[in-house]
Amino acid sequence: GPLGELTGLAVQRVQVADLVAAAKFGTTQPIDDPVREQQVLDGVRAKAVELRLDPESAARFFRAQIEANKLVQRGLYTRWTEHPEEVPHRRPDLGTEVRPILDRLTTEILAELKDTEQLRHPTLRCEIHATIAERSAVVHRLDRLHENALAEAMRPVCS
Ligand SMILES: O=C(O)C(=O)C[C@]1(C(=O)O)C=C[C@@H](O)C=C1
Repeated sequence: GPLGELTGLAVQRVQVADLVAAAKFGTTQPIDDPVREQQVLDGVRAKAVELRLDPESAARFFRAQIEANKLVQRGLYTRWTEHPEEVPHRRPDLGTEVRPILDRLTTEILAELKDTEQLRHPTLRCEIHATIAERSAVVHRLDRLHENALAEAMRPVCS
């Protein structure tokens, strides 16, 4: 449906949270990084203006993406603390490896926000398409943690 691509990108973003968690777990780098969040949101507002999207609405959507990302990170920290054998063996580098993936997704998500602008109003039509898109996201075989995070990420889609 019309929100399928946007939802697919939100799925990818909650999946990249696994890499973020793997980069930080067992280091002193905290899950919450307010400076980075501000950078992400400032970048989003600037690119939204270029795309002639409402910057505050775009920032609201990305605040939900960030909250969803942190839900996954916290869930994985709990899982890995209880089951140390599940801790990933390789620690990816946050700055050179993981954040560039998030930055690419930011660009792609903004383009999809623009492409779906006409649909994304607080209407039943939008809610129906959001529900359809979330239900077809099951092909990504998300576990409960990532499914809950996706629901959080998609909450502001029909703004
Ligand atoms: O880049 C990080 O360090 C992340 O944890 C990712 C992310 C995000 O979703 O963009 C989430 C939480 C942090 O507070 C900052 C950014």
